[in-house]
Amino acid sequence: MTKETEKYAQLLLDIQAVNLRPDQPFTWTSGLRSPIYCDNRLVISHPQCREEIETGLVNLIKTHYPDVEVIAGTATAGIPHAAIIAHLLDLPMIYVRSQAKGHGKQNAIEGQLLAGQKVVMIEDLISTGGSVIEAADKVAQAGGQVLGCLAIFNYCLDKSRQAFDQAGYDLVSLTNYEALLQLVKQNQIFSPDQEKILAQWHHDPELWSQKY
Ligand SMILES: O=P(O)(O)OC[C@H]1O[C@H](OP(=O)(O)OP(=O)(O)O)[C@H](O)[C@@H]1O
Ligand SMILES: O=C(O)c1cc(=O)[nH]c(=O)[nH]1
Repeated sequence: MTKETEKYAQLLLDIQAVNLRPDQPFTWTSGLRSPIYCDNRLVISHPQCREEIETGLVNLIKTHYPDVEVIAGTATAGIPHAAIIAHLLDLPMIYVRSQAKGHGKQNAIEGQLLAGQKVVMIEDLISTGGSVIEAADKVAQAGGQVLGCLAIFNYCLDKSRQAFDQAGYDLVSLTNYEALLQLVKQNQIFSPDQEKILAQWHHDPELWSQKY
């Protein structure tokens, strides 16, 4: 855990984005069942937290992807962050739908993407990585050059590591599960039993999921 990852994990705790419900697990978009759910959609409702997060994301882009030409939001939760970042960097923005529209222009990508443009994907959170990888694939198929993916929070599951390795996309995040867990322990936010459940879950989320 670094000072930076700790700072952003604390911000998510401060706005109560982190929910723990071991007795009534959450169902994730991947279908996995989980005792934890981090609702980063709340960030947009808290101006001070929002400003710190968007500034952090902009700084990561300047460090890791200085050549970026287009900021791409992943629908839906990545879109507001992509919009703010694109505005702060004075860059074009696009967003990628999880499914192409069934009417109108039937677009999967909204906004203008020119062939060869260098794109950074913005996602609010990485669980399995499936959503942002699928969106990045759509951008690549449309002729964009994906420099990498940027997220606020990453659970750092083996499954997502393997998925990013296989897809060949770079991934950078502001904060992650390790930093969050460290703060939770330090501040005794959850009970020892709850911490144990989290440890079991993170060790093998698929096995944990099958049991519930
Ligand atoms: O890494 P993954 O396994 O793909 O999971 C993470 C994705 O799940 C959530 O989106 P959700 O599907 O709930 O839709 P939303 O963005 O429209 O809220 C989240 O915002 C990420 O996009
Ligand atoms: O995988 C998901 O669907 C997911 C997990 C999580 O913690 N937060 C979220 O918004 N989505």
